[in-house]
Amino acid sequence: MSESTTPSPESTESTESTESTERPAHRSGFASFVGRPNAGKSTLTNALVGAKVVITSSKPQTTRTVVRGIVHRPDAQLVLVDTPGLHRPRTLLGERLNDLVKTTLAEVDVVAACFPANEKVGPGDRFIVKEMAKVKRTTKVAIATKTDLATPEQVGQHLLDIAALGAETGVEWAEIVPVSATAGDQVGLLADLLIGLLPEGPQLYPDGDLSDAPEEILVAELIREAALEDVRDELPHSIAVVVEEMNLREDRPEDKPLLDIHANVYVERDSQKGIIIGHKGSRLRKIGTDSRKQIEALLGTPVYLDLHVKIAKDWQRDPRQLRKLGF
Ligand SMILES: Nc1nc2c(ncn2[C@@H]2O[C@H](COP(=O)(O)OP(=O)(O)OP(=O)(O)O)[C@@H](O)[C@H]2O)c(=O)[nH]1
Repeated sequence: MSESTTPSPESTESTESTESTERPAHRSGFASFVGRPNAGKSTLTNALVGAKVVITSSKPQTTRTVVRGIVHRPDAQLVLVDTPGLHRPRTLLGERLNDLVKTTLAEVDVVAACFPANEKVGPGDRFIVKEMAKVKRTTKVAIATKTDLATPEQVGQHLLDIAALGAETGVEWAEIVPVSATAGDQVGLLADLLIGLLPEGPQLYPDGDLSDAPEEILVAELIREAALEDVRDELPHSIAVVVEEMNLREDRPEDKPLLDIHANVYVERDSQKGIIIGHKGSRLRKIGTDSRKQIEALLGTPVYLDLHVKIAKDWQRDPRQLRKLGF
């Protein structure tokens, strides 16, 4: 239409100013999910990012590494910092995890607390929200997760309970949002709301980046996930995985690459080693097969996975071992 009108300096200016008010400014920033173990933080991160970047497991507290997922929009970039489950510290590892969580909360733009809709708001949630109240600057959002597991009435009551918990602890919720990450309900809306709370800012990561965690860490997490799926309930907190080496094998034809990965699975005691290895090595083989498939899907390369089980005595309580294992 502007082509048919006679351009004048005034009309050019007015076109520009109309455009700049219509096009929203680019926003960017960091958000972190907190919530008790198993609240659905990792699953929600994956649903928002649209890819499997953070491991999830039906066993609590599997997230030990701060891995970021990145939501890309033409007008925004939302960087999700996944934190370990905030909980009362029992071991040195627990204390380190909690320090990590608190540092993360003070550095991000938005903290979103996850409260599973299929469980009542309880003391664990109160503890977390009280910790959030200490971090003044950061915007706080409440998310009722797993709404597919509750009736509409239960979800309604849950939202009221979350509002009441905010009032009781002095936390002002900028939003209270019900979502189901697995059903995909309200996930897009949540992304919009979180992005709306970010400051104006430039793109922080190149287009298409989903996560900036080193591949070795993602690979170690996938192996840990496979191991957790396969051991008795009392073992999960005693397992750590370190990728020692990851190299493309030499002398392979270009269209048939093979990635050699050597990783150690650390347990705390001899008896646990036996459990992980299983009868005639059967469990370790299954952990290897399961995690190899996941790693191949993640990296897009055939993988040769060499797994060893080692004992790092009481690693959860030993600062030197914790450092060695990457905590
Ligand atoms: N039905 C249903 N299940 C969900 C939903 N979100 C998560 N889950 C399940 O809940 C369990 C825990 O989810 P995670 O995402 O690993 O929870 P988390 O809060 O990251 O757990 P930690 O790493 O222990 O802190 C898994 O079995 C998920 O499949 C949901 O929206 N609906």
